[in-house]
Amino acid sequence: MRPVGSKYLLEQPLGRGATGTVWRARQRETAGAEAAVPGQPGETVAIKVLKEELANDPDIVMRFLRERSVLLRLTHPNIVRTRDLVVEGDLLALVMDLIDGPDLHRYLRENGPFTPVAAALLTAQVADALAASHADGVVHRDLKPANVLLKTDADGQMHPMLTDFGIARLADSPGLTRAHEFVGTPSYVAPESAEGRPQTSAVDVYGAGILLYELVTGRPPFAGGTALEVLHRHLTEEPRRPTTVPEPLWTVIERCLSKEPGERPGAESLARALRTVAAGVGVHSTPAQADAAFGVAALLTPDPSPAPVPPTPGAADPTQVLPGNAGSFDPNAATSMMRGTGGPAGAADPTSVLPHTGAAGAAGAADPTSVLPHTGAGAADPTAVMPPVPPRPDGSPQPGPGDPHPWQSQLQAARDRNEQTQVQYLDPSQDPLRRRPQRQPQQPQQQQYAPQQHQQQSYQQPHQPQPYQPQQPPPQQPQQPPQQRPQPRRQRPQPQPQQPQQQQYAPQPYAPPQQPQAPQQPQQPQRREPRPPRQRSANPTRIPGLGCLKGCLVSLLMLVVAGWLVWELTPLQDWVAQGKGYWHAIGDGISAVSDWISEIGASSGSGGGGGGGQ
Ligand SMILES: Nc1ncnc2c1ncn2[C@@H]1O[C@H](COP(=O)(O)OP(=O)(O)OP(=O)(O)O)[C@@H](O)[C@H]1O
Repeated sequence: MRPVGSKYLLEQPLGRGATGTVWRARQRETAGAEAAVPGQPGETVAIKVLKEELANDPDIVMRFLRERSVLLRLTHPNIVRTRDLVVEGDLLALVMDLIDGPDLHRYLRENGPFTPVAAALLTAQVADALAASHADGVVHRDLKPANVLLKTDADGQMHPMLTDFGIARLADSPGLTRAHEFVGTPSYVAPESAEGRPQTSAVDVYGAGILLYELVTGRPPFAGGTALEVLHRHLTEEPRRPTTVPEPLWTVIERCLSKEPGERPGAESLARALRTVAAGVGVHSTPAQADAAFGVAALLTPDPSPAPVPPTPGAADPTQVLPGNAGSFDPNAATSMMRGTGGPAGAADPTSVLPHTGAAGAAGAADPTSVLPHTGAGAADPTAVMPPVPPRPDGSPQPGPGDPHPWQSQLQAARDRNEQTQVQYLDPSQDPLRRRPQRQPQQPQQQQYAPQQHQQQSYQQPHQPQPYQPQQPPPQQPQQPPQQRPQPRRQRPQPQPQQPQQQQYAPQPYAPPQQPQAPQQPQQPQRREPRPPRQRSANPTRIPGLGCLKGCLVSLLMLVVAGWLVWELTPLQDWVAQGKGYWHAIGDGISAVSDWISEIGASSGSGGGGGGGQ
């Protein structure tokens, strides 16, 4: 157990964030008069021990002491009370009330989303805490589920307790820039913070909107992908209403997430609106309550005098780097933070830190509001989520205020690449998805072409054996290698009018591959190659005269059958039994037939004469 000052004893770590580690601790003796809460010996508290790099920075220590009064006076039923601040040697610690409950991030992960009513009521209490702190001129700037602890009171009710107030104010000290770090949490950063614009208490309302969205859906609206992508979505994307969110609640979320800070409600009106919504969307709501909920937009009034985030002396001006930023630079901007930009930005990201890449230290102070690395020497660049921009080889200056910023250019390049992928024309004869490659009997002449063809042609060759015969090269063949060569990745697709077969396919990029193409493409049959003759036998060995032998056998079989029929169906058997010769039997047969005919004639003549006599 490690002592903190003379009054506290660290017992067990509760968790670790980007700015420090929180410990369960015990009070050894009553704190002095400088503490907001003296406490009693034996009492359990929570102590956040700030990271050594913060504690070693004189700027931060000074700020820590200056903020003491602000931190210690913040008292509200939904704010974790800061009881004491300890500065001792290389140790900087905040002594807080211990909250015996999970934080909201963990709770969400373990229990899933809240119902709309519960989410609205919980966020209303968070908004109460924000309203109180804003009234006191304190902006949290790092509102996220991990900073909301859930305290269960005696009657089993859960209350959200907002913590980490003031940490943002410490973290965005110019001292941090010396540590080559920025602060921010991508999924919860307000657009103005990400852009380095001036910030007010409206950033907390934006954070409350994200939190509310996450409570009802289980995830923040702009999450997934890299930190850069998440930030870009905050700036450009409108959130979509999930089907599970009732319309009045969505009205509130949408207003909180306005890109324009002035259109967001004040924290106080937000709390009121959320309670109205909770009353009106529940199963026991009266018609009047439901009507009030549907009219919630009228309650969402902006804060007439939002608390400004005070500037930090010595910070750089991001407006020098970010085009269109005419306002004054506020170095106290966001507290957010990510570790690097390569990995996906998760909702649970701690208040992490982006490494600086430019010579920010030389500038004296960078923009702590920035979630992005610096791009140039000297000026802090809040837009730089992208890797640093190296000095130009030709020595030309870095982009000026009117130029697109490097990360914008890189985004555009990424878009271009995607665009190219989407519209790239592809000759169906080369499309491996449309035509499966077949094994081809050895065609020595193809080998002459193989080294010259692009890999895609390996799918084409089996289906077009003839064009590769050296004696008869197809007329279009010389044109194909240029179009089949891999295009440079950043190059936009070029129209190729001299290749009619590509144009044919351009209007039908989404045609199902199995659809017959011939009717729409009259030239297609010309390109189709004759199929190899089918082999009826699995044994391809040919026996000379085998066809003739087969004919003989069939004829023989027919003769046998015919003989058998004659034997069975004619009096031949009798004749043979009587020992008659062939001609004799024929003569007998003829005489038998003539007798039979004359008999018939006689009987018909006598019958007719008898009739005439009567
Ligand atoms: N007063 C407290 N009582 C009990 N537990 C606490 C208290 N304050 C913080 N914790 C716990 O300590 C853990 C770390 O807190 P911390 O504020 O350092 O983390 P974080 O908010 O995730 O990170 P950061 O704020 O640096 O981005 C949290 O998971 C939280 O549950």
